[in-house]
Amino acid sequence: MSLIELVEVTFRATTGDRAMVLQPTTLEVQAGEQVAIMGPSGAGKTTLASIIGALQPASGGEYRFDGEPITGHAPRRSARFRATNVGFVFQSAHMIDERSVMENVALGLPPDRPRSRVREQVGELLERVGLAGKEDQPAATLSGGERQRAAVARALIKSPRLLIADEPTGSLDQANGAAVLDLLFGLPRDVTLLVVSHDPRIGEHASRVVSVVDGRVSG
Ligand SMILES: Nc1ncnc2c1ncn2[C@@H]1O[C@H](COP(=O)(O)OP(=O)(O)OP(=O)(O)O)[C@@H](O)[C@H]1O
Repeated sequence: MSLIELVEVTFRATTGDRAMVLQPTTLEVQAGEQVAIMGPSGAGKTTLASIIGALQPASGGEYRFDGEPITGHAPRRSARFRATNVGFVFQSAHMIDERSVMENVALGLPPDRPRSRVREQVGELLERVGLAGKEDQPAATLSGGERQRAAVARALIKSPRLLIADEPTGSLDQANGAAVLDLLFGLPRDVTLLVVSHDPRIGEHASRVVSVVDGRVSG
């Protein structure tokens, strides 16, 4: 069974002319795939990713995650779905500057998860993202590349089944961007990966490229 299954999913603009932002989209993603979502600016990449991440509901069609229907969930149910299953990384790391790196990473844990091993878990994740020993530093002291790697750790702490990264290298220079891509695409395959980008380097890492052009999804 596919982890992600979209059947004729659409998205209409919620303002103005209610134009079709996402044309009917049928897409399956298997667990463990590492998918790059590529296409020009304004094509609908973020819209597609945000429907898959249940950040916003589709206007039509059906979305199933691991066989469970996601379409039509009330906002609180979508929030629970996200908290349990989906880690997010955005263009900006969204760290709370005055809090420690450890506190920032621990914020990724859903409220109902046990906190007994948090320090140990954060330590392990920081090591994995190349930030070992930085637990107690304020996030403000991290460089741009380090902040984004801490954001990856924060997204991973709940052991999500799906990690969605939307333009994760968009604010980084070449070297730091390459390091973040290596980190994401080097993750164990128990995390299914969707990375939105118009950075052509990303196609070299991904196991599959999905293209979005003018709201039409292919691949
Ligand atoms: N809720 C909405 N209401 C109106 N228009 C919307 C809505 N959501 C997205 N759009 C429009 O749909 C188009 C696609 O947006 P989207 O953010 O998905 O593109 P993108 O491919 O991620 O672009 P970029 O690479 O520039 O981030 C844009 O023109 C955007 O303004």
